[in-house]
Amino acid sequence: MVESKQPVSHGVSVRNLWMAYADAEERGKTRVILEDVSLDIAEREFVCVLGPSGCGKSTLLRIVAGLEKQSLGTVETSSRPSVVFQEHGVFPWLTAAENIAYPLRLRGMPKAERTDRVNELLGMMGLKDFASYYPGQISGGMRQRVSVARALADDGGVLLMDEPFGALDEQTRVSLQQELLRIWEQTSKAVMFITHSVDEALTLADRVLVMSTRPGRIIEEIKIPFGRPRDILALRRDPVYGEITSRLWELLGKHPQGKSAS
Ligand SMILES: Nc1ncnc2c1ncn2[C@@H]1O[C@H](COP(=O)(O)OP(=O)(O)OP(=O)(O)O)[C@@H](O)[C@H]1O
Repeated sequence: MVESKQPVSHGVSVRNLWMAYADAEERGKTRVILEDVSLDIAEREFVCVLGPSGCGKSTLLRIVAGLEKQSLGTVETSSRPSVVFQEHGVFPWLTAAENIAYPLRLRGMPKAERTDRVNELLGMMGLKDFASYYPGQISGGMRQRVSVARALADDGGVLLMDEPFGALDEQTRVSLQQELLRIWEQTSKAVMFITHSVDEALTLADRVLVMSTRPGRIIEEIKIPFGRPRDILALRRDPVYGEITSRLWELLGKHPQGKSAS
């Protein structure tokens, strides 16, 4: 085993990462989930990891987050990453404002400063009127807003997101993507965003890393040439958008066992 967490001056650096689990069907055997994965994410860079279901995207994210230990390889991050999951990412016993304040309290930020920062984030995420609501009293889209706001409140330079908008309806998803980009553009965070949606990857990313089915490997890296801020409608009319979409589908199509990307 190689030591997992070491600081890099910025962003994320993964080198020759392998992950194997004990095989549930054959005792004594292991199953390789991630095979020799290497990637870098620079400060201010937004990288989407795109791949079919079960290819190991979440496993990769959990390892980078320090929530799981890899079998082999190294992971370095410039700071302790903040993580947004698809669901269950907020504390149900805390209000929206208290959830967002949580990382600030952990950091020991004084109360007055904390209140200002929380109010600012509530405003940015359109949650001002819901500050004192508990997660059970607000919609799924609003809960994800709280989860994203909490991750953004964390001052660290690395943000990891595991299909954070996957469970939302299309309209809410598109609006949260736009809000995330707007806020992220004002920070210098390195973002690793897991998705199985081609459109989502093209809307958000500076670079897309495409993974194969199990064992998950990075089979292609595609730079997304669109500037920022991005206008979703203009983007979809751009012939280059169509070309990259076809290329990504082609890559995903080589792996028919995966669930279809959208
Ligand atoms: N703790 C574990 N023990 C054994 N196998 C595991 C464990 N965690 C994940 N796996 C297996 O690793 C593989 C990859 O799972 P993972 O959740 O990383 O895929 P994914 O690409 O994120 O899938 P999805 O897009 O469906 O969320 C799956 O076959 C899963 O069953």
